[in-house]
Amino acid sequence: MTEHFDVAIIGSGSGNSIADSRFEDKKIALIEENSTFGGTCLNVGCIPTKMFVYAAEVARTVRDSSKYGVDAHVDAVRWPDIVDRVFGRIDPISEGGKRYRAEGSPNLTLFEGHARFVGPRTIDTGTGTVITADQIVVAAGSRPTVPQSIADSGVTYHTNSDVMRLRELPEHLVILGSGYIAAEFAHVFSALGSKVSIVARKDTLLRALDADISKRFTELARAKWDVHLDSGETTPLSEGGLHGVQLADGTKVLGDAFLVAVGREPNGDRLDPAAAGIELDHEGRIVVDEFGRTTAEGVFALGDVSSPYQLKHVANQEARVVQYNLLQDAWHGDTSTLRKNDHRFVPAAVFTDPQIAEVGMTEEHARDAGLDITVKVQNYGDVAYGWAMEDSEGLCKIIAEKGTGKILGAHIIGAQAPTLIQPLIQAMSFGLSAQDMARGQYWIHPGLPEVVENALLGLEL
Ligand SMILES: Cc1cc2nc3c(=O)[nH]c(=O)nc-3n(C[C@H](O)[C@H](O)[C@H](O)COP(=O)(O)OP(=O)(O)OC[C@H]3O[C@@H](n4cnc5c(N)ncnc54)[C@H](O)[C@@H]3O)c2cc1C
Repeated sequence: MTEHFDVAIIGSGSGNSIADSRFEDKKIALIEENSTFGGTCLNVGCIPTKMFVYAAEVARTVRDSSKYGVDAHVDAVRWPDIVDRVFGRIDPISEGGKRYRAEGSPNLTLFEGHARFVGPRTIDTGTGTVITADQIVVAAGSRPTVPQSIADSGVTYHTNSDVMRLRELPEHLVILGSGYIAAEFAHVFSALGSKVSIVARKDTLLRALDADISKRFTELARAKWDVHLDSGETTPLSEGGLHGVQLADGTKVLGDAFLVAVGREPNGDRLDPAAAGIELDHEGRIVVDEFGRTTAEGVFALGDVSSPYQLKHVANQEARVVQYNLLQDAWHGDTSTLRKNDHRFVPAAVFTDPQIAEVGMTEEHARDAGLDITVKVQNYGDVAYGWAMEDSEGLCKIIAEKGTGKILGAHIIGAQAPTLIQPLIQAMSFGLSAQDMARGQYWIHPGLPEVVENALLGLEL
């Protein structure tokens, strides 16, 4: 059977937000292959992880309380109750979203199958129906990378897709990987009571971040977790009911649970994109222009399937751009009527311990770009609220252009980092200089944002 639509959307994550009231007069197809509706962020990504992180923060705060003269004790961690709290909130949202799309959206048909292109603007929905559409949005996201050696090994492993649904808290979790997903799960499981081992191929964790931040984080991680850096080639291993890896030097790192968190790869390759003339780049991402258009006329892409950022706030912003452009004459009209993606100041946060946030250039990137820069590192421990918190770990690093005071990058590790960075994102987005930002407004005293104020004031412009 073949059916024609005005717009077809592949993926119910960020793609699901596109068909709003502006599309009521359009005939829409939404194709989702996963029985769980709503995509990565809602079901196995940002939202559940942060709900676990919050529980972990509570446990950690209680454990740390004696340094403030308060003796408290974590009596028990009821892991099954934590899991139930998280998914008791999330699963109904996912199910409700699916019900709304299946039954409550008269102009939308939900196809529950695996989509793949079989020709220009033609999709086999995997449900027995082939559809054609005037315009198509590919919002098919990404999946956890699992090295073939692990997939083929027979070793029991988890990814972010299932580790949050374990029925019991592992005694010892081995994590392969050193990016933000590894760092967040290390914090969650460790604070809730598991022993955590991390196996990292390189000499620092969170290597993509500014060197001062990744170095500080690696030092702190080594003090509380069993961290194996420079692992060399690892071999998956199961022994005595335990799972993990053997390092190049022969060391066995095994636990009762093994999490693979070595990255995520875009799902474009699973869509037969060539059949529709959609190009992928050398890393497997769908190639898009600034308007979100792919190389195939009528086909847009957004989010993890095309974006190197792999962040939900980027996918959301790109979805808004594509949503707008779908309603213009995006393929033959004047492109000045179209909206563009703006990736100039994309922030990122890692909800580990301590929290981390960044926006803009690292110091290394700024120097490599030949910019004349000034850098200030301000410790939390040197502002009043940092004293209140007994904080000897946190720091805020700001990189600005000498002379103009243009803020080029900001990097924070410490409590509330994702909140503290927000005014810096604003300043950079709206072109405020370091001087304007520091002295053009009040800073509440003695709030933690004084760490940002002092970093700005400390820049030698
Ligand atoms: C553990 C974890 C924590 C994260 N934390 C954060 C965070 O704190 N902040 C942040 O900004 N980002 C975070 N992210 C990243 C964020 O989840 C993603 O960037 C975001 O969900 C991408 O949205 P998307 O719409 O591109 O893809 P998705 O939400 O993945 O949606 C894609 C959908 O397409 C479906 N699909 C794929 N292929 C097909 C096909 N062929 N046919 C039919 N359906 C298909 C998939 O089943 C999926 O439902 C996290 C990710 C993970 C894994």
